[in-house]
Amino acid sequence: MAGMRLESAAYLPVLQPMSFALELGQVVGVIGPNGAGKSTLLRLMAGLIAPTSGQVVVADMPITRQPPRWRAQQIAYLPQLISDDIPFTVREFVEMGRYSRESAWAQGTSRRDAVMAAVAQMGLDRLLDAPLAQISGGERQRAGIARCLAQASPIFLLDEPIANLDVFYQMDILSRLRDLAAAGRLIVLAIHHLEFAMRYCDTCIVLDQGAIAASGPLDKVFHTQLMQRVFQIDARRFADPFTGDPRLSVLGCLSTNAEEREES
Ligand SMILES: Nc1ncnc2c1ncn2[C@@H]1O[C@H](COP(=O)(O)OP(=O)(O)OP(=O)(O)O)[C@@H](O)[C@H]1O
Repeated sequence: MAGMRLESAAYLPVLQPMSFALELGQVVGVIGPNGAGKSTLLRLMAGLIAPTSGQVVVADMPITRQPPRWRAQQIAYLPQLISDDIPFTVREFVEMGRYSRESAWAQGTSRRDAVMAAVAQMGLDRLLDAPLAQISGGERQRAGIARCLAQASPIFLLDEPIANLDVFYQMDILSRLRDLAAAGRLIVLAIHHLEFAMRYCDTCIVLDQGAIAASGPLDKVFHTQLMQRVFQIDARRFADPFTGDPRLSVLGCLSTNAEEREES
């Protein structure tokens, strides 16, 4: 299987037609201001919404014509928010990731092993039998990532996977996602943290008002003019004094207030 491609795929009026191909074995960041269309793009790529024109192709198949089970075998999707009124424990929720691979009633060791490994990687062992309603927002988010890990699909589409996490888990999870990419998976994540996007992604897609403003390697994306135009921030790249790696310093906002930013 050779990753995923969009062929003039649009979801009007939110997303303009866009085409790109993403190979397995990389971490791709989707960045852009609030309302730019990041979540909509991920939902389109996951086959949760159908394009109004064009198509999303995985393994040479247009995904909206495939059954949900096939899509789940190809793609693990993490939504932006996991509701706190889902009446399941962490274990039951993570087990759902296995349903595309085995019957919901199967009780084999492969399911138990996959669930336990995923839960351990997310540091949730002690919360295994806790109801999702009684754990914190960050713990629930880690449970959602554990479910994706248990699902073991070659493509992960993650909508702001680090949004509610403390800095340890932000870096821990981004490192694990890098390891998954190194092992041959395609990881696509929406992310607001530009510094971490630059640090952990191989390439980025920059969305602005439902269209791709830039995409490709990090030096093509994280440059001062694009940051000004898309985010209305004054951002400069610099070499980390400790490691020498490229970093981003956000010096300030260009718009004096949010209303001005909305109008521009
Ligand atoms: N179901 C929908 N119908 C119509 N418009 C929608 C729908 N869902 C989202 N939108 C609009 O589409 C635009 C993009 O929304 P989306 O949630 O994809 O943005 P985003 O980049 O993920 O934003 P954020 O960073 O705030 O999460 C927004 O203007 C939003 O109001």
